[in-house]
Amino acid sequence: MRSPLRLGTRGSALALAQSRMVADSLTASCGVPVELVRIVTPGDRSAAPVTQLGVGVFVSALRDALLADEIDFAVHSYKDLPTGSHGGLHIAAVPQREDPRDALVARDGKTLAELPPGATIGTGAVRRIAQLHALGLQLQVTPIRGNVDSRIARVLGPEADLDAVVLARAGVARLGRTAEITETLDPMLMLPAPAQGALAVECRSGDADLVELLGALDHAPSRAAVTAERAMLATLEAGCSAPVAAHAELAEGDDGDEIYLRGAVISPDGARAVRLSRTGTPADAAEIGKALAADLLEAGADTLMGSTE
Ligand SMILES: NCc1[nH]cc(CCC(=O)O)c1CC(=O)O
Repeated sequence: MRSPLRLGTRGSALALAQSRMVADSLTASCGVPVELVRIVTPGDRSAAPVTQLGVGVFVSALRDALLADEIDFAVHSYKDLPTGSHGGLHIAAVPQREDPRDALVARDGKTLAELPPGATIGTGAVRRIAQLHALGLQLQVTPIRGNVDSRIARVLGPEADLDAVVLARAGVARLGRTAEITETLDPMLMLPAPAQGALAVECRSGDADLVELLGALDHAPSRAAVTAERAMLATLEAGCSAPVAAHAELAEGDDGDEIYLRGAVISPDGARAVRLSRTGTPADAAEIGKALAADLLEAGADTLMGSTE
């Protein structure tokens, strides 16, 4: 039996929960012992807003540790990964995805429709802010940041200062707090971020034994869905900087599995949006994503950035 595999993880409650889940399923399926190695990232040390630190701050410290052979593998929230591939590293598994939808945590058990005009609603992502504005509910949308627990505390904690927050259902679920969700938002109202709810299990591409071992955790339908959503995002990034949302569903068709990909680009003020969809086979997931991005650009997605009030 090989010595314990070193799984690098951030110290946040969500990162630890995700890393432990993957470690446990690896031990259960392959009998391999795994030890968690805590990696402190510049993002954890800094008080600056994530937007000022740039994309992927939480990811790069883990990747540096992988390339320096300080750890053997890492578990990322897939939606936090930059779209470009990373030299020397390989995503060996996409485990079965959690519910990708966004969730509302509101005071007094309220749903979105039950919040009164003027109610304060907090969320971090420009994608969610834009879609909340697009609903025209006359809510006061407040940008917030921080980890999942501190965002829920803004509504339910002793010093609560907001009526509601919107966050990824998957993060709340992994922290065992689904009971506090007052509504899971329909993707027709709030289309999720590409790859939301999915994990990426990453190791060095040269570590062939480990690539194979970790491959046991891969869930093909989840990988296909994420591949379609991320291909759409990657293609759009070249042509458009407005908020992007995507959601792929797999269904059994007459001729085998079918993928149904929905995509949206929304102006930051929510005043304008382009929403389109495409279908195809899971084997063509990347092509479906690229084609949908081209459709969205064709329909004017690249012009949506300028329309703030
Ligand atoms: N941006 C932070 C982040 N990265 C992954 C998740 C949740 C878990 C997931 O989407 O897999 C969250 C929190 C949130 O968006 O509410």
